[in-house]
Amino acid sequence: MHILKVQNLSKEYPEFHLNDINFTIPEGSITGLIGINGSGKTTLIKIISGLVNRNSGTMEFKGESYDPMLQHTSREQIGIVLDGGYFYENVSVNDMKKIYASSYKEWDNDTYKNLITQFGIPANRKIHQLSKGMKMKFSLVLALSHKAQLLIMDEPTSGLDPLIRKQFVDLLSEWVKTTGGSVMFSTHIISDLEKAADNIIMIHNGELIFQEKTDVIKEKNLSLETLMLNCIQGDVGL
Ligand SMILES: Nc1ncnc2c1ncn2[C@@H]1O[C@H](COP(=O)(O)OP(=O)(O)OP(=O)(O)O)[C@@H](O)[C@H]1O
Repeated sequence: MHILKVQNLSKEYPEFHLNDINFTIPEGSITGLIGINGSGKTTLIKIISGLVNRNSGTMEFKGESYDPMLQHTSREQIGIVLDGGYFYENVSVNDMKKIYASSYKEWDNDTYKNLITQFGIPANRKIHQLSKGMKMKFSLVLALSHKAQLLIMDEPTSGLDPLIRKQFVDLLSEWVKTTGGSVMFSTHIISDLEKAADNIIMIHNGELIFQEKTDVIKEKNLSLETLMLNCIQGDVGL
């Protein structure tokens, strides 16, 4: 079963087209989204999150038609983590949590408290006083505290040190294992995916190049880095 199905999704910017994108995200899995700078990863993630409108295409969430611009209920079940986070910089972690939690019906404060402690995020510190790694972890904690079933993250590990990256990726794997939830995240850090991702989606110039299981890619003795380089040189596909 898949948790998300994306069909014929297109977006036209004056100088960039995301063109007829089709893929599925299986339940209980981690999917990595890769592609060089400007390939369309953030645009795709923003469309699925409802932050950017699409020109055409349909989506299904848990087998039902889903339009992120209209359906708030389904959106509650999708946790979004964007690069940089969308926070008020001058409020404390605790106050930001209150603002965020008030817009979710299924807020789970016990999970929130456990994760804040586990990640060592100082609750009284103001958002602008947090390091980049702390902010990213805080975004993840918020996304995990409203009982999301799908997490969609844009470059969550960029700019994080190797220790925090490992902590972050381990937490995601653990979350998928214990809750049966699903994750899709974009990254340029291929090694994070080789460890954690079950599936890989690669896009280039706004086109989907492939969706494949990580095991199949490994069996073919292909590295994700090579595939990306081949793609830039015009040798697309697996
Ligand atoms: N609001 C916008 N208006 C016009 N063009 C845009 C807008 N947002 C993004 N684009 C263009 O869409 C293309 C894809 O950008 P996008 O941010 O989706 O790529 P990306 O794969 O996430 O890149 P990176 O790896 O550098 O983050 C780029 O050419 C970008 O300039």
